[in-house]
Amino acid sequence: MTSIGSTEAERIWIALDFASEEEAERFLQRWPQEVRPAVKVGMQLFYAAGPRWVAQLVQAGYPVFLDLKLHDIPHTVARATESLAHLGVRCTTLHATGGRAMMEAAREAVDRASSERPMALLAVTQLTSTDRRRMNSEIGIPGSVRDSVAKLAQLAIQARMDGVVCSGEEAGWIKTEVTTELLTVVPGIRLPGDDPGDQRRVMTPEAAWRDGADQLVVGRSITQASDPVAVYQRIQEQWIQLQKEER
Ligand SMILES: O=C(O)c1cc(=O)[nH]c(=O)n1[C@@H]1O[C@H](COP(=O)(O)O)[C@@H](O)[C@H]1O
Repeated sequence: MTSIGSTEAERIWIALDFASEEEAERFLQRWPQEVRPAVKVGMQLFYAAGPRWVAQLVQAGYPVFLDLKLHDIPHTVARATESLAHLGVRCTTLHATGGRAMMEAAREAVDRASSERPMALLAVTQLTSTDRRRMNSEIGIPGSVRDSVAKLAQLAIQARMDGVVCSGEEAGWIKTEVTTELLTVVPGIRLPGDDPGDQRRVMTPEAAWRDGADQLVVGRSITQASDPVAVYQRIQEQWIQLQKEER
């Protein structure tokens, strides 16, 4: 398996949910030149800017999380993973609901690529935009969101995934009740007073860390702020403060 989260920067992934590479680059230029925050490139930007631009971002020294949420037959996911493995990104995502064989196929593809720093695989459990009502009545999965997340996390362990993406409501619980083996990566992060928008299972950065999240994904709370760097630094400072409290 792969170890990610080895640098402090990777405690906070900024979701670069922008329409073009120009917009993303303009945003990143707001940071001091020597600073390379950890960034997440999702579908919107990847489809617009393409893999070469992602590789350039890696070359420029940014830790990159490529979030493409793969979900297809095992063969297709294995081939897609192969294509991504050489980009130098730290991690990518696939939907755990794609099943064990699909995740194992991705695992084997990463193992075969045998790069110096293998790309970590994160299994997305239940999206943070999903709540119990939606999960039960629209998607047809019975029980609580936690039950479903636990089941998918167990599947992720069996398929040798490096971590899971879940909400702050499940991160700590996974550690105590399911496994300590999986890295927990938590989106659905909002600062107090922020609009949740389409997110349903939301938490503040501080609460998510206190509850056991290893890494956070923060999009609009940073990207839509009038001073994104200040918001990012404030979240970083909260992490540093929590570390001091724990010592
Ligand atoms: O895999 C993800 O990153 C992800 C999983 C999930 O369950 N929920 C979720 O919001 N995300 C991503 O995290 C980011 C959240 O963005 P904001 O809601 O703007 O902070 C987006 O890029 C989503 O695609």
